[in-house]
Amino acid sequence: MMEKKGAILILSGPSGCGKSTLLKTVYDKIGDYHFSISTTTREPRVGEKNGVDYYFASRKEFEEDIENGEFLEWAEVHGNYYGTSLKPIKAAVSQGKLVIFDIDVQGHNIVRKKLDDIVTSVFITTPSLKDLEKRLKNRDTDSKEVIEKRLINAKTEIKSFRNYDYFIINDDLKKASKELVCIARIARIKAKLFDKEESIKNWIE
Ligand SMILES: Nc1ncnc2c1ncn2[C@@H]1O[C@H](COP(=O)(O)OP(=O)(O)OP(=O)(O)O)[C@@H](O)[C@H]1O
Ligand SMILES: Nc1nc2c(ncn2[C@@H]2O[C@H](COP(=O)(O)O)[C@@H](O)[C@H]2O)c(=O)[nH]1
Repeated sequence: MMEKKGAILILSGPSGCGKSTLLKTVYDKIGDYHFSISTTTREPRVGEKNGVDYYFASRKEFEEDIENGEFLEWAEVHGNYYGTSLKPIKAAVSQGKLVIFDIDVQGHNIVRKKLDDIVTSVFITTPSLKDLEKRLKNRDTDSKEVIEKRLINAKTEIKSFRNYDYFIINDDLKKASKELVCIARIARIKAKLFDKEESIKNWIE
C-alpha cells in the first residue's frame, strides 16, 4: 500500500484539550516532520485559512472524495466530516518523515488498523470536564450549542484512552509539552527501524 520508511504520530483527545496548542510548542524540538492537513466540511473559524488549518470542502465534495477512495481515513465528528487524504501521507511516509496527525478516536482506530507497525499514538486530555468546558468557552471560537455537543462527545471519547500508546494530562503546558517531545522522538525511532532492518539483512538471508 505504501513504502513504509517513515513513522506516524497520532494525537487525539477531546476538542479543546489543547492538541494544537501543544503541537505548536514542540515543532522546533522534534526535527523534520510533516503535519497532516485534514479536509473538513466544518465552516472555517475566524482567522482559519484554507490549505493551512484545513482544506475546507462542501459535503458533496467530501462525499465524492470518499467515493473516489481519496482518504486514508475519514469520520463524522461533532456533526461534520473530517478526513485525511492518502496521497500526501504516502509521499511523506515514503520520504522517511515523521508524519503528525491530529485526528479523533475513530480516525485513530482506522489508521492504527491499516498502518500499525509505524504508528505511535497519544491521547491528550484536561484534568477534568470542567477544565475542558472552561477552555472551550475561553477559546471563544464555537457557539454555545457546538460547545455543549463537544462536551457530551468528550465523555464518550475519553473512554478510548486505553487504546493509545501514551496518555498526557495537559494541565501544565510546559510539562505536557516536554512529555510530547519525548513521545515524538520515540515515535521517530520506528522510522529508523526500517533502516536497521536493512543493515541486518545478512542475518535473515
Ligand atoms: N495547558 C493549558 N492550560 C490552559 N489553557 C490551555 C492549555 N493548553 C491549551 N489551552 C487553551 O485551551 C484552548 C483549546 O486549545 P486548542 O485549540 O489547542 O485545543 P484542541 O485540542 O486543538 O481543540 P480542537 O480539537 O477543537 O481542535 C485554547 O484557548 C488554548 O489556548
Ligand atoms: N477522524 C478525523 N478527525 C479529525 C480530522 N481532523 C481533525 N479531526 C478531529 O476533529 C475534531 C474537531 O476539530 P475542530 O478543528 O473542528 O475543533 C478534533 O478533535 C480533531 O482531532 C481528520 O482528518 N480525521
